[in-house]
Amino acid sequence: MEAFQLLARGGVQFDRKRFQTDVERFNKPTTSRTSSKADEAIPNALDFFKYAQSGQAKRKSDSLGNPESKKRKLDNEDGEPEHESNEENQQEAEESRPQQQKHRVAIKGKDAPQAADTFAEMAERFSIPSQLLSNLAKYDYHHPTAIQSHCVPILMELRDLAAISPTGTGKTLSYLLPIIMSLKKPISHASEDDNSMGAGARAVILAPTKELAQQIHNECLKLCQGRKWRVVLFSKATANTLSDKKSRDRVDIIISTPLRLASFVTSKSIELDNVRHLVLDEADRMLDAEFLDQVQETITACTHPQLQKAVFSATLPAGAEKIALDMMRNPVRIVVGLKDTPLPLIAQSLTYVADEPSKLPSLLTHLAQPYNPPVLIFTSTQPRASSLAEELVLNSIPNVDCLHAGMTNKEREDALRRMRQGQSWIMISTEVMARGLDFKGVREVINYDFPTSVQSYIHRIGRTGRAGREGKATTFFTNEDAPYLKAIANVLLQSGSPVPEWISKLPKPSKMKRKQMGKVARGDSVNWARNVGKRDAVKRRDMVAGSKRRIKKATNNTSPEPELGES
Ligand SMILES: Nc1ncnc2c1ncn2[C@@H]1O[C@H](COP(=O)(O)OP(=O)(O)OP(=O)(O)O)[C@@H](O)[C@H]1O
Repeated sequence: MEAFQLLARGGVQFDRKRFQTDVERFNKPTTSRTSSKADEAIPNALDFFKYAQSGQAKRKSDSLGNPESKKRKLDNEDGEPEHESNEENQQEAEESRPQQQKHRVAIKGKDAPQAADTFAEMAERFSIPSQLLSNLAKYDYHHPTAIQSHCVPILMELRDLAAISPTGTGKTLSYLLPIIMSLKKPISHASEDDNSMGAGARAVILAPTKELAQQIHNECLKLCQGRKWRVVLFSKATANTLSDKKSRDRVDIIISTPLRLASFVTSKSIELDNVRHLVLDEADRMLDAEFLDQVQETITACTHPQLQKAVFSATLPAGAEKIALDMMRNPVRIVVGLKDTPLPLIAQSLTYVADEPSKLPSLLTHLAQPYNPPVLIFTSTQPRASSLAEELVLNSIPNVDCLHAGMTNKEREDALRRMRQGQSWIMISTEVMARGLDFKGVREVINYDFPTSVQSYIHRIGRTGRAGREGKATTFFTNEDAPYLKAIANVLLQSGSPVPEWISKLPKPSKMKRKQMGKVARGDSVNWARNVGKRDAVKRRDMVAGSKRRIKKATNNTSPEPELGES
């Protein structure tokens, strides 16, 4: 908008003819310094929220006129406000940093360090080694994403951190970069008289699945190229090497699942007293009942006085956030975008499929339409994933693959490799693939079985729409899933995807009810025709057994009584 139009809005009148030269000077495009800087700072590919295009989220804008989008604030998952609290918004407004406004960032915490808009600014403020800068450029990381702009300075100033940012927005680099920068150089480069590095790993990163740990390891190796960093992915294979204390002392960074590392800690096969940076990726998962004990064991073993703790996730329910913040010192909490909200880049929809038997035909009809591979399909259990893969193959769907925790390591690795190489068009999986895995090309996610929680939904659909790309997410729901529909519908509304009016009018499920979400009993086989056959066989077997029992009983009853007086 031209400058004089803006001033005129405020009631100022100009004689344009008389001040012609001034009008020209003000309307020169170069006069708008902030906007040109903003455009420079968010390249299109990284403008995940599409602020550069419209000043607000692309799909979000569609829903703003929708009264439901206002109402949803009340209908949230954990009884928490779905938008950031007023207090936080206040802080957002008060701090009024251009970077924050651009990306809708809410920061809590005393004296939070200023964001750095570019890698060059980070290099200037925190001296990024030139090798690391060239590795960033080599892998096409030219501009930091919003979460990176904020987290790198916070972590570089050695503050504890809880960071929440939507799936696919670059959280991995947000902690890897400052870890490598803070460690300065590999321990192998330390001179004999330099004791400042201590002995043993100086950074530990925990992730919930082997696949995610492996992916973080690969990402870390990319950044470490050209220097002799020793980054260890904890596995059975590395256990042998690490049994030697001398080898353990030469490790810089450890990446592991909680169970693997905790078992080493318990058996005293590793010391973590030199760890200065501890990161929990997918923090809400790491702090849930399944992993909490192992994570706490690891934290207890990290006894270095300057230990920095950071947690990252796309979702952090109130309970998990409290556990995380309670174990930190003077932390900063940062939320990019809206909490527990997927990116507007993902076009989400809900598809009614009546009942279990109708699901498979509905999926086959869906896949009979042109689709963009690869498509990721989620089922609730391992047997259902295998069964669905089998059914799709029998129905001549090409390049179907399957990945779940019941497969061997080798089978899981092969399935991932095929997916990364583009050989799999349809990948069927369980929750094991829902978190963190980065396949840039996934165009569509289908929730064949309804997700077990809002968090599970957000992470599952977050496998598409990554790194600024658009994606599509379809969720099947049956009559049995209907009571839980409202919670997911709220997520759609929040991120600007359309929801049929009747769904948005559904009552909010109770807390008890929400806990049962996705726990609908489903058979191991997705093909009900086969189930029917199986049920008939079981019925026949029971009938035969019953009739044999009756005959035996009757025979016993009719067996001749000993004649009186015979004995
Ligand atoms: N600064 C950047 N420039 C370009 N691409 C980037 C940048 N940072 C990260 N990416 C790319 O974005 C993708 C998503 O990154 P990443 O896996 O770290 O996301 P995430 O936020 O951790 O997602 P999730 O919540 O699903 O774990 C990756 O392919 C990564 O290479």
